Amino acid sequence: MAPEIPVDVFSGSGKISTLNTGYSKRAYVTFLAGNGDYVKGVVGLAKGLRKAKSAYPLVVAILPDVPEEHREILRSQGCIVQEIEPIYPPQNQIQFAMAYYVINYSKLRIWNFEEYSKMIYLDADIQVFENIDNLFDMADGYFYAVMDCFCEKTWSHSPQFSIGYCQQCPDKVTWPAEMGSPPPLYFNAGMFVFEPSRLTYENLLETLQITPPTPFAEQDFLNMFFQKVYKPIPLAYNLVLAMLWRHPENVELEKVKVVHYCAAGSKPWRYTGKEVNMDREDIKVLVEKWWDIYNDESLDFKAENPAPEEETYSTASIISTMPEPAISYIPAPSAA
Ligand SMILES: O=c1ccn([C@@H]2O[C@H](COP(=O)(O)OP(=O)(O)O)[C@@H](O)[C@H]2O)c(=O)[nH]1
Ligand SMILES: OC[C@H]1O[C@H](O[C@@H]2[C@@H](O)[C@H](O)[C@@H](O)[C@H](O)[C@@H]2O)[C@H](O)[C@@H](O)[C@H]1O
Ligand SMILES: [Mn+2]
Repeated sequence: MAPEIPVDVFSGSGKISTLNTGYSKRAYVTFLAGNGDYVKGVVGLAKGLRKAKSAYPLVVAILPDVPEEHREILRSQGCIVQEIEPIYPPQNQIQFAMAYYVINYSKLRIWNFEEYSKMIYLDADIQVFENIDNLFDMADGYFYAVMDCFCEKTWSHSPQFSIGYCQQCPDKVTWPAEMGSPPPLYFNAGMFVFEPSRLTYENLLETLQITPPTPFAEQDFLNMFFQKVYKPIPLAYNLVLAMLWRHPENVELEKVKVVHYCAAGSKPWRYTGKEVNMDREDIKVLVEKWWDIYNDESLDFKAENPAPEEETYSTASIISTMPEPAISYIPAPSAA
């Protein structure tokens, strides 16, 4: 009796598709807005994840203003391009730490990517130099991210900055009792592990509409929203570059897996070395490491390498090469 081959394992491409093991779907996700050069950041990230042999795809949540040419570049690098609608904060007079932060509220759309059970969000100015797939296995029900630093000028609006307090060194300047309790642990929103959920998504959007915007825009908002379920993860998973000169005692550069090029002047694709701290040797090395990946053509996406002839299956061909069975091959009746 000829071996019955469940015909449904053959995908349209004629290849045997990976059996859906039924594990819940996971993916990395980043955010892209505008027609500028952040698309280079996304290409670099896609290639970095490939080099780190990540088992999961990269979804790119794009605003409608991302041009078709950029969308094509991302698809050609194996990204899953998903257009989202912008989200704006309620009417406000706030002075965002950076004027363009207003577009970052649109990141909140990723909670609506319900086809995924767990995702890791990464800014486009982040590079993954070592595999971090293990983060997907952390317990559900929490929001995981790396603690931020309050020492850069971008924080000059904050009480922390005014008294020289930073959660990275809470004993250096203790929080004065007259200012109430110290601020809760605060994460950098350039990288986080989260679970998409319609309920959370709707809750986020409803809450946003009644929350006065603040200088760090969606980062502040996410810190407020997930305060009770936030769990800090090691700095190795999101090195905010300012840590190198603000808290070098907290950084073990050789253990860093993920680098976040968020310091002023550190975006690799715009790097000139002229801004403050940008002439540091460690910054130059990290920018060069980003370019090594970006320029490495061996890391470009290739549609599944065609298997050698004998391994390329199609329903018709496999039957034609099978020895004449004692009885004729009758495909199993469809279960449908
Ligand atoms: O013109 C822009 C500005 C920002 N971003 C996206 O928004 C994220 C947050 O902005 P940015 O990383 O510049 O903020 P930072 O981490 O430097 O404060 C970026 O990483 C991109 O994913 C974008 O796509 N286009
Ligand atoms: O929209 C607000 C942004 O706020 C954060 O960036 C800041 C923050 O990390 C500060 O602490 C640093 O001082 C600063 O350099 C850096 O740009 C996130 O990285 C980014 O994804 C986004 O949420
Ligand atoms: Mn960033």
